[in-house]
Amino acid sequence: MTTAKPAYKRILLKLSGEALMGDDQFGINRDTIVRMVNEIVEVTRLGVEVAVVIGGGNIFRGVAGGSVGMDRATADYMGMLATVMNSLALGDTMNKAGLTARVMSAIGIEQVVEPYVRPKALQYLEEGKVVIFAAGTGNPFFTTDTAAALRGAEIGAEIVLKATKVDGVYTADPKKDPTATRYSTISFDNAISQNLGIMDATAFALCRDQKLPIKVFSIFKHGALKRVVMGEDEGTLVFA
Ligand SMILES: Nc1ncnc2c1ncn2[C@@H]1O[C@H](COP(=O)(O)OP(=O)(O)OP(=O)(O)O)[C@@H](O)[C@H]1O
Ligand SMILES: O=c1ccn([C@@H]2O[C@H](COP(=O)(O)O)[C@@H](O)[C@H]2O)c(=O)[nH]1
Repeated sequence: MTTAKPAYKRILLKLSGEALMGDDQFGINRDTIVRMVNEIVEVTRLGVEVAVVIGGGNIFRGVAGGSVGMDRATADYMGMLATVMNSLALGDTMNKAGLTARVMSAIGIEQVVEPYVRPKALQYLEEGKVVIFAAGTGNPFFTTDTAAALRGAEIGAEIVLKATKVDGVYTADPKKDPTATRYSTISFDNAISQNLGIMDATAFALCRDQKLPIKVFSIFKHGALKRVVMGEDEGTLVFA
């Protein structure tokens, strides 16, 4: 009897911050974060090395601050701090679920989390620890999708998995256009030229240049992460 093997040895998982709210209006819903972590536990049991970037949309986005008159860079630093909070909550939930998580921050806040040091992150992954990259890229005017692309390339991940609120990339935002249809695959060039809002163009361009594929799938669909990791048909593949 042959046992199916995972399609990837090392993945960069981008978790939606906004999805963390669950049915709440704001913040971190306990049942939701536990559910997300349980899905991650399943793929670590397959021997897959997992690095995570989590967004901050459940707490704060720089564009929101900017739109009400705040200095945009200051608002973006607040957004980055929001991702640190989500990362701490995620790490804590992972540790309670039996994983060993390490949170590394792109901005210096050593009393709270250790700084991002690439060789250290690689060492943790090789040791089977889950590494959570907090504070995005450490720079304003970027997003955590771009941080996922950047860290994914740096750690030699074979794929970036964007676990989000929709089940793939559509011809238009499916939350606004009910006639939108889902792609099973799409090239980076097409995604960029059609200005598809599922991810920002910087993240797409970085992954395209590094030949790092992206899989977009629903974080709300039970077992979807494992199916993606096993190479099964799920979500949308964005390829170079
Ligand atoms: N062409 C498209 N296909 C699919 N979704 C799209 C498209 N255009 C826009 N979207 C929207 O993009 C959203 C996902 O991206 P977004 O960056 O807002 O969320 P996230 O990454 O899940 O959250 P966070 O930034 O908090 O981590 C979807 O919920 C969907 O409504
Ligand atoms: O590299 C980065 C990453 C993020 N930010 C700010 O944080 C928020 C939250 O991230 P999302 O990707 O939107 O979930 C984002 O809106 C930015 O304000 C950043 O400045 N740099």
